[in-house]
Amino acid sequence: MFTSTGQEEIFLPLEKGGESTKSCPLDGVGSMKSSPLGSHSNFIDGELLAFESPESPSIQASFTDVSVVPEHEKEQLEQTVSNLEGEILSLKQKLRSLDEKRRQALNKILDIKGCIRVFCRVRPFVLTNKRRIHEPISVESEKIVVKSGGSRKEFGFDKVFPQEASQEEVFVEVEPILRSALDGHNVCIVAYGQTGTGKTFTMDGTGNLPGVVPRALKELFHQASLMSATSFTFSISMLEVYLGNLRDLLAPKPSGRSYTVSRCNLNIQTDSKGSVEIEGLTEVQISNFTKASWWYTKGTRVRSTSWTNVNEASSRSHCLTRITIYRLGDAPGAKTEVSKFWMVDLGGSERLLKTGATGQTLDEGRAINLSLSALGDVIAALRRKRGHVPYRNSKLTQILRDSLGMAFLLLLLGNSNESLLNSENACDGSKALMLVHVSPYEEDVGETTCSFTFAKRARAVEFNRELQEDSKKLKERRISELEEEMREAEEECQKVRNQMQKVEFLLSENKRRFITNHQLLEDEGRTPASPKGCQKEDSRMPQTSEKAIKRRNGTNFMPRFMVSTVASRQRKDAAEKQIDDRARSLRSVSRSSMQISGSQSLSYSDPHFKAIVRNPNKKSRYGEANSSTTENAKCNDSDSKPSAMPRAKAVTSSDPNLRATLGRHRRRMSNLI
Ligand SMILES: Nc1ncnc2c1ncn2[C@@H]1O[C@H](COP(=O)(O)OP(=O)(O)OP(=O)(O)O)[C@@H](O)[C@H]1O
Repeated sequence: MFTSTGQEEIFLPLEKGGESTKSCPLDGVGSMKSSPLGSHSNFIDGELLAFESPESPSIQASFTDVSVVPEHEKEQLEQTVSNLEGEILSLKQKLRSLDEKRRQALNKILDIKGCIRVFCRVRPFVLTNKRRIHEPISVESEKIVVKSGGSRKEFGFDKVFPQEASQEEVFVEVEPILRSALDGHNVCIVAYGQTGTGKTFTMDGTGNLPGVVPRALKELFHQASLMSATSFTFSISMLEVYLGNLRDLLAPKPSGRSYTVSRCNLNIQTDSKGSVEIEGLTEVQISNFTKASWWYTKGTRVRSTSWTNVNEASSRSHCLTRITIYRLGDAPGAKTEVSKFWMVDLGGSERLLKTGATGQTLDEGRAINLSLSALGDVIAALRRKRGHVPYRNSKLTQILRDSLGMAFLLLLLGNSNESLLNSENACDGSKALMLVHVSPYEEDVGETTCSFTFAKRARAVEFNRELQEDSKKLKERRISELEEEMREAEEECQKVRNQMQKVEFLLSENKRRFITNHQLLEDEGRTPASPKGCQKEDSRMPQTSEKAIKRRNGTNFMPRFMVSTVASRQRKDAAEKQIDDRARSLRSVSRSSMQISGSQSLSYSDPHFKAIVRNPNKKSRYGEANSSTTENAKCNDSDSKPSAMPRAKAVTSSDPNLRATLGRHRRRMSNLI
């Protein structure tokens, strides 16, 4: 697997001309130092110099080391790159499985907690002329008791936020559903409640006290940056349901100069799978939190608000913010998953007499109430498992059909409480969170009771919400187990990400070195294309390098073409053997004619020959060192003057010149023996 992918990756930068190699090829041998990052990495002096700047004078220095790239080092480097790439692949695999483990644990937690969760937030008292004599509601962590006119009613919630609850506390509870959106589920957060109870405050917040939407936007980008195995793209769309029509809050003005509301009426399309799309809705890609909040602020400014008796800036519409999440994992053949994350600030339910609305504001109030009651009807139909769910009665319910509606629907497809605790994917789909807002005032107790009844209906869509004590404990234990699993998986993920960063750094270092060496090998065969200024040097590269290296390294330096090769060593061994044989035969048949063949010219003045003749069995004194000397001599000879005869040619005693030489040898040798 590595070979194919590895090679592609390795050679890709070469095609680019490599900013690094473009300047000048580098030394593969230079002095190697251990990298401070670990044993895998070595730094090459020349390489470091050359990467400083392509124009720097140091390039020439590194350029001179070019011609020496030991083969074993190249292989070692190749092996290191291969190992590191393999390590990255296995780390990625590990990251994917840990992420999957975390996703599953989170999904199970949300399933056990409920695909539709209903929270309640009680707004604080503020200085108004409303009476604060009796507080009609008393708050417990998951329960609210409403006392009014001698009656007492209890309403259960998944979580109750008392008056003093901060924006942060609310967001902490919202966060898991947001992560679920990042994991690929359709998610919907809806703020519901009487007018003036703090829906916009919870969702939008203020400059100092940002609400759910700005916090969610920030968290989305933060979480996405941590999930390195997956790449995310986000886009934002905003619309309002105003007087029963849809308005695109981010639509550009026809002139294209600024973005203001295009008072158009958008159409809703539902495909065969039940997926909802809004025709022509502006979708702006957001690459970071700053851009996201800029667009969000733009949209909210355009939203319709008016003054009423109850709220100075009452929202006269339902505002829907949609974040579309495009998610692409790094698994081979992975496809982009798309999920929708809706954040909805509903218009407040209102008693029209109380708000004192007239004219347009009255119509707006009526429209809001109508669509809220359509939402109530949808929930009621889902609860009663009716075949027909009246989504089409309002634009609001049509839009939320595949988010809010699907969450309800999935629950209705037969998940008993038991299966919620045990199954892997009890509700593998949409999650919905309803934040019900109520007023603490006694005179609002009627609306408060209405809101609670609405919330109860929504909550009752989930089966067996009111659990027995032992089932509750079982559920809590399972949730804490899963939370522990999730925490462990996250910690492991972090460790793997850290490890991967280190390995990726080492890989890039080694790849760079490999590419440099690869370039060097290529340079042996052809002159590389050089940037301006290096062109002249390049064409003369071998000579220049050789001279410079000789200058720098003195006599010990041996250019590559002078280093013995396997073939030359074999020739040398064969020649030595022949010389041995000849010497033996010279001693035994001293005066007979002789025939010398091989690549060595034979001269009695040659110390090698003398030694062999004196001691034919002892050859080690001239062993290795001598071989290179012979090679050197041969090279020098060939460099200085062309050889008188081809080396392979047999020298026989029939050659008159040689006969004379051999005759002299024989005479001298007979004197010696
Ligand atoms: N928890 C809170 N803490 C402090 N101030 C709050 C809180 N909730 C609401 N408020 C304040 O109460 C006022 C009304 O709140 P907001 O506009 O959010 O109500 P709303 O439910 O959105 O009303 P409408 O349905 O009419 O739009 C605002 O001035 C808001 O700042």
